[in-house]
Amino acid sequence: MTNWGHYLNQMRANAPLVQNITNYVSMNIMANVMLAAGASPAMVHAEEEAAEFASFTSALTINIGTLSAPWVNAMQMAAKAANDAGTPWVLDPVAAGATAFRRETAAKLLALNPSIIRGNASEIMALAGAITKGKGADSADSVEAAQEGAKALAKSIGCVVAVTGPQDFITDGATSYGVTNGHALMPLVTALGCSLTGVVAAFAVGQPHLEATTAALAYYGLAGEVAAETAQAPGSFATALIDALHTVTPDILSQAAKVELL
Ligand SMILES: Nc1ncnc2c1ncn2[C@@H]1O[C@H](COP(=O)(O)OP(=O)(O)O)[C@@H](O)[C@H]1O
Ligand SMILES: Cc1ncsc1CCOP(=O)(O)O
Ligand SMILES: [Mg+2]
Repeated sequence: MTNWGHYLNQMRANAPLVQNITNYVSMNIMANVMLAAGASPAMVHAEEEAAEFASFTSALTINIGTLSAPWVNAMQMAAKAANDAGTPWVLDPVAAGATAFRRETAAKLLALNPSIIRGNASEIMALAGAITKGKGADSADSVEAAQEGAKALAKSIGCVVAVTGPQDFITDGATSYGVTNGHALMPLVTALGCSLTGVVAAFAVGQPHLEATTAALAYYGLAGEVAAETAQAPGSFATALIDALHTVTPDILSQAAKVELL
């Protein structure tokens, strides 16, 4: 049995600095989620400094949720700097299939070899070449429908792909895991997917990316389950989730992770 709590323990021991080029909607909750988990987030997106920061951060996330041309430039420069430094970077392809601008930007970022891609089913299907617009930032497709595309995408880029939803699917194209931790209130709070992407990046520092991503998703879903014990509606659930991310221990994660090797 895999000791999934080990990856939470490692992340907290490192408390890694993670640079996030992320959308305006997510900035505050993502930073709070990452601090509660045990990482050190910094939202740094300006063209003038994004690449410089990426040269010394421990991990980088790039999220296309609220795009504009200068941001796309900063994203590409930061991804290149992370690659030059051997630093893992995680792509969050928010609404990747929705518009030509998003499809073109996603293609530019895929060409820069993300270490990990974390998105909902419609987003991963769009990156894999399917014609799906999703429903804005939300998914219009099932996780099952995205699995073959996720595997093909992981193989073609040489990265780990995580598809999230009612159950999660994580693959490097050869080995795949399923995670069933989670709660139905999670998609009712905005930017919880974006925030998860930051947690994935923090877990990936110095760890094998497939297992670290799987552990991060189990941890996050488990925190959702714990939060739902005290909060039954979206507003209080957001607060309870941040609390649960702080209180879940590596031992609790090892005991309660619902992970299956597929
Ligand atoms: N219906 C659901 N039941 C349980 N967990 C869910 C559900 N929908 C999403 N999640 C969880 O919410 C988190 C964010 O995933 P998701 O909603 O797919 O991302 P996004 O916000 O980017 O679309 C993940 O941990 C996922 O497992
Ligand atoms: C609603 C919205 N619109 C543009 S970005 C964004 C946040 C999306 O966050 P998430 O994908 O985590 O739900
Ligand atoms: Mg999202």
